[in-house]
Amino acid sequence: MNSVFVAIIGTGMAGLTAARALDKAGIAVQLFDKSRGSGGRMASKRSEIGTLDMGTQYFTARDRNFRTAIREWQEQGWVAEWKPNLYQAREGVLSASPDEQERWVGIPHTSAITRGLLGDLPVTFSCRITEVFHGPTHWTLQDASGQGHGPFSHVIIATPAPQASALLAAVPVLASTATSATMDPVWSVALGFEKPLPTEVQGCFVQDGPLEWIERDRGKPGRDNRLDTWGLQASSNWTRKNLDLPKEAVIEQLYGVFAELIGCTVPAPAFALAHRWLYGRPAQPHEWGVLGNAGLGVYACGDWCLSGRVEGAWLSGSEAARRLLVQL
Ligand SMILES: Cc1cc2nc3c(=O)[nH]c(=O)nc-3n(C[C@H](O)[C@H](O)[C@H](O)COP(=O)(O)OP(=O)(O)OC[C@H]3O[C@@H](n4cnc5c(N)ncnc54)[C@H](O)[C@@H]3O)c2cc1C
Ligand SMILES: NC(=O)c1ccc[n+]([C@@H]2O[C@H](COP(=O)([O-])OP(=O)(O)OC[C@H]3O[C@@H](n4cnc5c(N)ncnc54)[C@H](O)[C@@H]3O)[C@@H](O)[C@H]2O)c1
Repeated sequence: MNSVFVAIIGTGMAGLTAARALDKAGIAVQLFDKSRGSGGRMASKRSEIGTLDMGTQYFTARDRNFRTAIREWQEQGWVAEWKPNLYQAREGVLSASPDEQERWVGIPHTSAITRGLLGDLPVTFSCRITEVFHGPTHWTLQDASGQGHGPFSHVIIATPAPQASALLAAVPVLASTATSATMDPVWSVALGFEKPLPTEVQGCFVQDGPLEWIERDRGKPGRDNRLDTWGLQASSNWTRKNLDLPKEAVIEQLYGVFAELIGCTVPAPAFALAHRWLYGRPAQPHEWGVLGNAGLGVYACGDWCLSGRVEGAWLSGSEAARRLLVQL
């Protein structure tokens, strides 16, 4: 097989960024994702009160090229700047904490960005890849139902590190590096209130305790404000200790912490939802950029190769595509 045909496993920010860059260079790609839709940790969840962002809620940009990409997304109408009234909470004390940091959100939801990036690229959803084989001349993938996919000249694995290490079995050195990148779980809760809570807080960094970040959907550009919806993210420590708690108990406990912290009367929520991210964030940042074996034509990318943020995923996916293209 001489033609270039690249399999990309994962349609989060890293996989989609690699796919877009290769497609732009005229390379044929085929994306796969185990989920029913694209976005990974940037996917938004449909609910009875509308679409909710249970993963990424905003992101920042420090890299020059990433900032250029964001300007393009802004022109496409996928993102807008978010300027929240920021607070912080330390030892239970809430205080205003304004800053000059530029922060971006997807409009009307985070998933607008990854849906926009996916566009009409070829993708197979609900397809969990379980094995990645290298034959004498090409790569073949196998999914959980036993079906084969291929042949492909190259493979880009753009999944969280624990899933990548299993798929990198054909390249043990890369697999063992991916295994060393542990990822922390995160419980995420959405609460919807009939009446707006009497507070100016729109975002709050919590320095200690079970919660880490609190934010209000109201005030974000392009949001549906039927209910006053809040997003709560638990710390990794609290999540690890409460990993198998039933969702109702997670909601009850985090609602209690939120009500105590937010500094106003908080009625019972009209709506509540909890989501557990098993691979929420890398336990620590790395400077790998991408893992790869150019001779074999296999690369692994994702936020865990860099900063553990949307920007890190974008940079890692871009680097995977760049490394692949220079080898052709
Ligand atoms: C609760 C939460 C809040 C966050 N908040 C922020 C924030 O405020 N700002 C910020 O910058 N970042 C934030 N992040 C981090 C950010 O979401 C990630 O850094 C980024 O989305 C990672 O993108 P990725 O492409 O590397 O991985 P992912 O988004 O995880 O994409 C991987 C994809 O691979 C698919 N996949 C996995 N295994 C397989 C398989 N075997 N076969 C097929 N498909 C597979 C998955 O379904 C998924 O779609 C947050 C994350 C969480 C969980
Ligand atoms: N829950 C998850 O799974 C997950 C995963 C990745 C990133 N994140 C979060 O996403 C956010 C993105 O990070 P970033 O570097 O792009 O954004 P950022 O610059 O807004 O925040 C980075 C960190 O700096 C501190 N900080 C920033 N502004 C502050 C202020 N005004 N007052 C007090 N503290 C402030 C906070 O501790 C914050 O976590 C962070 O909050 C990070 O914790 C969450």
